[in-house]
Amino acid sequence: MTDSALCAVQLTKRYGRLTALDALDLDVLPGEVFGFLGPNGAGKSTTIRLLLGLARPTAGRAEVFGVDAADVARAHGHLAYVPADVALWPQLTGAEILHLQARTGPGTDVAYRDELVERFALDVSKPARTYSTGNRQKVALVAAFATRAPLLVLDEPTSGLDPLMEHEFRTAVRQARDRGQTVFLSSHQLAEVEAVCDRVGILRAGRLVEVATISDLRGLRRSEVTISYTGTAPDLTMIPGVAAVQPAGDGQLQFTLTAAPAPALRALAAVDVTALAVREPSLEEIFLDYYGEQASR
Ligand SMILES: Nc1ncnc2c1ncn2[C@@H]1O[C@H](COP(=O)(O)OP(=O)(O)OP(=O)(O)O)[C@@H](O)[C@H]1O
Repeated sequence: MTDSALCAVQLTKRYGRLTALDALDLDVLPGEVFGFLGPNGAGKSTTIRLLLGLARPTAGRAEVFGVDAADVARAHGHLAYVPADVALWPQLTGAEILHLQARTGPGTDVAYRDELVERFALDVSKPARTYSTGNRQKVALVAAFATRAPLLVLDEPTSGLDPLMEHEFRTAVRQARDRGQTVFLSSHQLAEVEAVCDRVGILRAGRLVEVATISDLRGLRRSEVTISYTGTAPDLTMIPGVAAVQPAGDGQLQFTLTAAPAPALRALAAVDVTALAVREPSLEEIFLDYYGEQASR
């Protein structure tokens, strides 16, 4: 257990009759970027609060680099944390807050912090009470990324960032990994997780449905095709890579393409196709469909 950056054993949290987290077993290895993905209310923030010793588990336990999460003073010496709702001292400026956090946290690379302030286009001269949600998030991210803490725990850190800043965020995560830091990133954006993570855990209704590598994830890609035709319907049975063929109204057919399209196109060439639409479902849809089915078996 002490080899893990983060470790949960049968970690459980109940709020009255609601089981927010159900017997989570999880190991995050030192140096990996681990994505923690799940829809709203799945239990991501609850898990993070338990891993950080900020909430008490109903059952099970959690460790940070071998230190019991309940021993907050020691465990937090190993990590920097960006909460989902960043609260800052309202009267202090961004610069003052960053200065204060550098003095109290587990060590800060000041030159890198100043570089991040530039890259995130953060005006640190203003008091925090004037900051938007995104700017508060930026202050917390800059403070966390600039530490040399071996573990960064980021709870939906990009929900208030625009696409340009999202790009900077991804670069900063890669730089953290290159320095050997471990990143635990909670998100409901599969594209973000896909872009920066090595492995992903999927949480659904408090249960860890699966832990997969990003290449496993990419193997689940598929396309949804809808065609319109006149005359005879094309026969798509037994065509390699074609699944879930179903009529979609008058003179329309829908199917799923899970492999190269050539065999399907040859079959379609035999009839009078008047329109063809291809939709790429989001990876999130695919992933949750797939693992949802697995989980209910
Ligand atoms: N203090 C609390 N008291 C009662 N129920 C709670 C409490 N905190 C969380 N819950 C419930 O536990 C479940 C998991 O919530 P949690 O905030 O962990 O989900 P999440 O995956 O982080 O969601 P989101 O993406 O919306 O932040 C939800 O049903 C939530 O309503």
